[in-house]
Amino acid sequence: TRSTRPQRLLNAVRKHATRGDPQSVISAIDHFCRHSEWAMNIGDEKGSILDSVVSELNPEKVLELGTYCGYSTVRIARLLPPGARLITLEFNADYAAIARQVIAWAGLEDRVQLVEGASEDWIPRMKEHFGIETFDFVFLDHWKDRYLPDTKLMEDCGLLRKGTVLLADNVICPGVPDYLQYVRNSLSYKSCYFKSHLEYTKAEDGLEKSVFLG
Ligand SMILES: O=C(NCCCCc1cc2ccncc2s1)c1cc(-c2ccc(F)cc2)cc(O)c1O
Ligand SMILES: [Mg+2]
Repeated sequence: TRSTRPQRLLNAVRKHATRGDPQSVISAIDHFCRHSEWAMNIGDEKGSILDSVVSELNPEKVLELGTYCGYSTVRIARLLPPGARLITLEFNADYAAIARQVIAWAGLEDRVQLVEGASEDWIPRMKEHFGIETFDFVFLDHWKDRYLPDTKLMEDCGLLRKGTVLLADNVICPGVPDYLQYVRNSLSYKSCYFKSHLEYTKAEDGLEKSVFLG
């Protein structure tokens, strides 16, 4: 049977990246997506914005919604101190299988926990199942119509604290209008927009950074 795009992306990582070197994994995926096949990773331009937000925050407890092939997982985990934890949720079992291998190739499996399943099922179980009190940083990059309901669910489950930072991908393309309206008008958030481009293209996209005020 024909290989899938995630499998071809993993092959490119194995061929061009050095085991245990996260930066080489990031570069190999960006090269593959620019020169071989577009894929929905956050990419290098928006990825640099993600890096600066994570580096400034130095989070201990991180939640990523939407793993895909693990590109942003590697970008975030490589900046975390060894004691920090990143829980990443992926709905698609095939993507999850590839992501596990990409994360392992980068040598970051010790600080990443990849969980297969739907955000709406797992968010209510974070506390009892993972012993998580609250998250310091949440990266939203999953179904665009789940950003808002899952943000409200995280609030209701007490997973956000004063100062928790939410960073949302694709707020322009594909777009998350209901989520944007909420975080920009709610008195519980301080929100700002980082203008950028859709990964590997000239189309406009951007990231919305929203600080929960409690
Ligand atoms: O759909 C996107 N990303 C979500 C994939 C959904 C995977 C899920 C993970 C998960 C975990 C837990 N619960 C439920 C879910 S559902 C996405 C799409 C584009 C795009 C942009 C222009 C295009 F022309 C075509 C695609 C760009 C992007 O950066 C994206 O992130
Ligand atoms: Mg995205």
